[in-house]
Amino acid sequence: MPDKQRAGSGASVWTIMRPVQGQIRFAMVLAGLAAACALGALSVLAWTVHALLAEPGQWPWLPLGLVVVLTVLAFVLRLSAFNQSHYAAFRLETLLRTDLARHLARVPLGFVQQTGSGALTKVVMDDVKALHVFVADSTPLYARAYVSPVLTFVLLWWLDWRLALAATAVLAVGMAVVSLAMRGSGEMMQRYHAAGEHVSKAVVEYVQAMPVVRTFDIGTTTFQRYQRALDEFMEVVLQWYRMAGFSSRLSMAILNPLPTLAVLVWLGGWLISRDALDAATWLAVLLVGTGMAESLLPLMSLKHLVTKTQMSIHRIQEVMAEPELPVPQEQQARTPVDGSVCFDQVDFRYTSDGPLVLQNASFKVPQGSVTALVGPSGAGKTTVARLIPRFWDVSAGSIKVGGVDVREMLPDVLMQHVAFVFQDTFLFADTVANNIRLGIEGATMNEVMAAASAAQAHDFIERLPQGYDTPVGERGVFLSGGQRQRITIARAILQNRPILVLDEATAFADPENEAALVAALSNLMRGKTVLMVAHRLSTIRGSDQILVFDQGRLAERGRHDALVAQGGVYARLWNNYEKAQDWALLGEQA
Ligand SMILES: Nc1ncnc2c1ncn2[C@@H]1O[C@H](COP(=O)(O)OP(=O)(O)OP(=O)(O)O)[C@@H](O)[C@H]1O
Repeated sequence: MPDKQRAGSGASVWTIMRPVQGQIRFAMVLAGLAAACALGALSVLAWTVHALLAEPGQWPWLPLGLVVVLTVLAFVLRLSAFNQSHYAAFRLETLLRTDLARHLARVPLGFVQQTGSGALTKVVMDDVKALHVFVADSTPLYARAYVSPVLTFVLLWWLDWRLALAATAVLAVGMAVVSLAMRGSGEMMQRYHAAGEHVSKAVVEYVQAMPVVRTFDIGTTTFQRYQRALDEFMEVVLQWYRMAGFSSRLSMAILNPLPTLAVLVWLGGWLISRDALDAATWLAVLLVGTGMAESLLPLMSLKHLVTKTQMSIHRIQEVMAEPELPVPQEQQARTPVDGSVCFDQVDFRYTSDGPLVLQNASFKVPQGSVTALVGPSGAGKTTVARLIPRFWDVSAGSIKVGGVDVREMLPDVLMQHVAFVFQDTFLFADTVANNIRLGIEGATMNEVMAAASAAQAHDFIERLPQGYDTPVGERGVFLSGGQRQRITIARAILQNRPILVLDEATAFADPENEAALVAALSNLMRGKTVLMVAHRLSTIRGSDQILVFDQGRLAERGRHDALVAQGGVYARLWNNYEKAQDWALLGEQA
């Protein structure tokens, strides 16, 4: 955690709770009152004993009744405090999750993609949960840990200032020793949590990469990384345990009632022997004063909890601090006038200090035409495709859809005009039909089926156990890559948006699937403005325009034949492609 964060962290715990501050304060007041009542019960108990001693045959009904009332009140107040803090925690949890979800819907999609779903899920689920636990359980304890010792001290002072000072002195020495023993524990806690995170990341990587791991490196490299993270964690845990164990045993030894009791007994006895104290006051001091040490103990465990919660808050705030994509005012927003796409002197870098990934890219895709983006790996093709839906905003220049800068239209208007079919298809844990009609809730079953037929998906969907009502995704049926792709194509066909951005699928091993996919794509592309990132050059020979990217620059543009004749980058790519086809053929003949 950066120093800046650590310095301001005390404040940040309370800042993030601002929406439920009132309720938390109320819970803390109730907890403080509960502590006061508990203390009051002890004082009245002393009074009761005193009255009993003064008149042994008489039951002091009034003080006895008061003890019962105060004890019950303390109990009820403490319960209500926890009730309130739990309500506040649930409200805060819901508010934070809603805010995070809303914010994630407005930050650049690129941030979501780059951060990764695992890390974002952890923030939205685990870190918000950690905050819930803190608010629910710790805020009332906080109030008690501060109110009890202070009130006890005031009461003791009122009873006898000498004994009050003696009890406080014992505690002050105890606290000083404990603080000395706990020096550096904050840093140790941070190391402990950092090592814990390291292990969870290594586990996620190990599990997620299992198919690759088992095929390529027999698991050794990734496993070693996992093992190293575990060893490091173990080392930190042992160190932390030794340190925390020692300091917690020490605080229990010192902050327990016995040392205070011993001092109060000795000093009280001595004062009584000199007639400087009466027995009833001494008794009251003994009853009240011994609890003072114990009431400080929660402060120690709360310190650990605060450190842990601060780390969660830091991660939540990091996500919330990601700037949202600027969106125009509704009155000033504009609407595309046709289905064209235009890049005007676009520069783009992923990070403010990173290299230019696109430089001065200018091109126009007229309505209803097909444009293919080709170029060597890393040339910037996918980046061009992802800038259109504003995964990120350009660093310089502009991108126009239908003659309007994408930054000047409302996000849903942009979405209504552009459909995307990317390689990493995502299906929701819902039925096949609902996956197809995603975003168009009103679509009838006939429309869904027509879209599926055009996407060459109808036949295999019909063969699924419950046809269109078969659940897919998590705990649903397993679909092949080609089948999943065709479902997303059916979705795009149903959406019927004028502009289509395609990241062409890399070869699917099964030729039958590939033929179906090509047919599905050509149905999807009919009549649309198409921008297609092409990996297999065979599919783009008929394109109206081929844009050849090389190292972030638009190196060549034109139709297939002209580009081949030109003898430049495209001609080289084409030659290589043809050679590869020949090798494949030779391989098949052998
Ligand atoms: N999220 C990212 N953050 C930083 N740099 C990135 C990111 N994505 C891509 N790049 C870089 O931008 C450059 C262009 O990448 P891009 O994916 O657009 O190339 P491409 O032409 O689509 O490549 P391929 O054909 O291999 O998919 C590359 O140098 C790549 O390393």
